[in-house]
Amino acid sequence: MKRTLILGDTGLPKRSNDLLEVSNRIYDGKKHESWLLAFSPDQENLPEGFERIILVQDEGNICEDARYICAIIMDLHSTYAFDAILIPGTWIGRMVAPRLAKRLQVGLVAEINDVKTRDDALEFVRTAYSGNILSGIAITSSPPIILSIKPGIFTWEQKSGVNTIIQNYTKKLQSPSSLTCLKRKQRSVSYDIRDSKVLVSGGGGAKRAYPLLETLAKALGGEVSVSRKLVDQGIANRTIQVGQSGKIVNPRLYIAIGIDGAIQHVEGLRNVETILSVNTHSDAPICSISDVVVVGDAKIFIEKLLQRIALENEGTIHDQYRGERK
Ligand SMILES: Cc1cc2nc3c(=O)[nH]c(=O)nc-3n(C[C@H](O)[C@H](O)[C@H](O)COP(=O)(O)OP(=O)(O)OC[C@H]3O[C@@H](n4cnc5c(N)ncnc54)[C@H](O)[C@@H]3O)c2cc1C
Repeated sequence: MKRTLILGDTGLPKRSNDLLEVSNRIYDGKKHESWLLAFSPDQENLPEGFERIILVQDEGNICEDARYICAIIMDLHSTYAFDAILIPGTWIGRMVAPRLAKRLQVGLVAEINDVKTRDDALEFVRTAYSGNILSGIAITSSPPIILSIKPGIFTWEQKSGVNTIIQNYTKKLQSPSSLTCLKRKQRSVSYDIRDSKVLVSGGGGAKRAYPLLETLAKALGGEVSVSRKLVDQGIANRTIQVGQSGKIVNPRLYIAIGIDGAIQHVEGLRNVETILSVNTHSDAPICSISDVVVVGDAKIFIEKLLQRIALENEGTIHDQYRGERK
């Protein structure tokens, strides 16, 4: 039986099972097992759908040490010989995947966003040349297949219950890392935009209005995200950047304020139900993919909308979007 190991998403553990969809596509209906390597002492909130979860007690921030994670995966692989190892394309995953491929002397297909079958061979699709083309890559090396997967692309839909075996990983490996964690700093952004149902997103044209984005997001029951422009200018934190080098998001409502709509930004929008864009230029690329376009100034738009929300019966506007996804 084919066996896949999936490295858990430490930032958003409940999204770890999205990678089950990749495993299902690789084995295309053939019988296989998917195992999860999770760094969490919280047994109550473990993701579903895995045949086995290997639980590592995260003492001393192991889940943020790529070398340690690699050493654990290598150890598990020497016992269980996985056919595929799937790594989420998070900041830590991006450090783990190439290290692992090097140690196992196999190829790595990084940041895939699709799995296809062509002439009976598997093909992994990823973007190239700053998102301008899609390239299909076939793996010819012997197993395991190692892939890192762009977060937010695949969604797993539970079909039938799976009985999960929980196994504690108790081995104390000698630390392969020369790094020591001296102090842990609290993240300045407490939410993950991949989980947001309403995003108020600011770009280069919303610089002047940036402080108002949060007020609007709160009024609509959502969170703030940004384009890379505001991150590069040091105005916003990289953790809330949408796009190719940021995060892929799938809110029900995405309000793009002063965002031009470069391909690298739009690549971060998946399954968004409604896009509303506000731009001084009606020919900005974002307008052509928007459901509603407001031509005008970012700050004036936000101020007027906030006034309108204040006048509306509380909740009328955002209840429409806050409900659970269908
Ligand atoms: C390898 C690579 C990876 C990248 N990854 C990302 C990524 O992950 N995410 C990302 O966002 N970008 C990414 N970029 C950058 C991307 O190419 C664009 O440069 C960036 O998205 C532009 O941001 P912007 O649209 O906010 O700003 P701008 O290009 O400056 O556009 C500003 C927009 O606001 C409008 N505007 C101006 N003034 C106002 C106003 N007062 N009111 C309303 N509208 C106004 C303008 O008409 C314009 O449409 C990447 C680039 C490369 C090369």
